[in-house]
Amino acid sequence: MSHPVVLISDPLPTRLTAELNEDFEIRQCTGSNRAALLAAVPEAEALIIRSATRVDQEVLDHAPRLRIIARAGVGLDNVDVDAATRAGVMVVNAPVSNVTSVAELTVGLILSMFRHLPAAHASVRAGEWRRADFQGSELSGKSIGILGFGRIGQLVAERLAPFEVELLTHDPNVTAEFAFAQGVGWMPLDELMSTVDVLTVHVPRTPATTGLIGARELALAKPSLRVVNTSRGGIVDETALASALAAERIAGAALDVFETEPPTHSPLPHLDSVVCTPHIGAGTREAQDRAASTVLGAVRNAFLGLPVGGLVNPAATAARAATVTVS
Ligand SMILES: NC(=O)C1=CN([C@@H]2O[C@H](COP(=O)(O)OP(=O)(O)OC[C@H]3O[C@@H](n4cnc5c(N)ncnc54)[C@H](O)[C@@H]3O)[C@@H](O)[C@H]2O)C=CC1
Ligand SMILES: O=C(O)CCC(=O)C(=O)O
Repeated sequence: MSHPVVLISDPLPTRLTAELNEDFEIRQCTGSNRAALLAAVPEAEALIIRSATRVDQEVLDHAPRLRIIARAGVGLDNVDVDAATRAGVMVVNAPVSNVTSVAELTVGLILSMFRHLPAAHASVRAGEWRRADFQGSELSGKSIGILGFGRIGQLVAERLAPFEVELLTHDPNVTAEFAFAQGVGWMPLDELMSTVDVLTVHVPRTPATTGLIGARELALAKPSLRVVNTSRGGIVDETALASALAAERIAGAALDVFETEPPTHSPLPHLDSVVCTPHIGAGTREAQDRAASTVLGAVRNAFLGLPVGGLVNPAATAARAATVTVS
């Protein structure tokens, strides 16, 4: 009897995916290569992705056998969940798998900006010893604004608290009382923008959050503002950010994510006041192992008819998933 085909379209630890070999036929493709994805997906009954694979109506139209899309990570902005639900395809993610890693990277990026670590490192490597050129600022005493007080935003707050900073947040779905209980003040967005020295962004990318930080919001900022984005490109408008930085209307930015990845045509990586990383927020062994284990478990359970963890569209299950089994 043939095994269900599981298509893996982004890198996952092979020592973990191998655990499915007995009951499933594992196939790989490169999800960022659209033609390769569309060629491989028709036979797939499960599709495991990370952020580089876009799953939209076209992919679903090519995937008549598909029963589950498993996102080995948090963000679902690359999956058309409504279209999947209409097609009866379950969507799962791994919502806690990498949040610690992202929070740790965020703290690292903030310190990197305040102490010019990438430039100082490059300078020593180049044989220089320019101590006076790398005078930085202390984080102690600064105001930190956390845009989005969900899992990652709260972990960032916990990790920054020992630096003796003032912690503030804006999140329409969080009450001032909830934030206050964690030592964090709540403010409307405009007030936050005009108050903080660091704005760190931790919201999902949706139509409502795309361009949330644009020219108008940046115009409210103090000259000391440094913007950190480890959530998704496009939430901070890149054109507005580049123009505020180039005009020295704000002090700096640290970016793990970009509107287009890689950011080949963006001016931002070339500005001295910008620190960049290539979307590595979840790039730790621990986070990758957790994400893979979570979604592989979900795929196995889906085919065994067991409860599926991380399910984001329960309405899909009635249509197809209940009918499938592994041998
Ligand atoms: N750089 C990387 O490798 C990674 C990036 N991420 C990104 O981080 C994002 C956040 O992750 P989590 O904290 O786990 O999500 P979460 O769902 O726990 O928290 C998101 C928070 O944003 C808030 N929010 C929504 N709209 C808002 C608005 N207009 N203004 C202010 N707050 C708003 C929500 O109320 C929620 O509290 C993910 O959606 C993903 O895009 C996640 C993991 C890895
Ligand atoms: O999945 C990835 O490749 C990066 C992680 C991420 O951005 C997420 O989990 O939202």
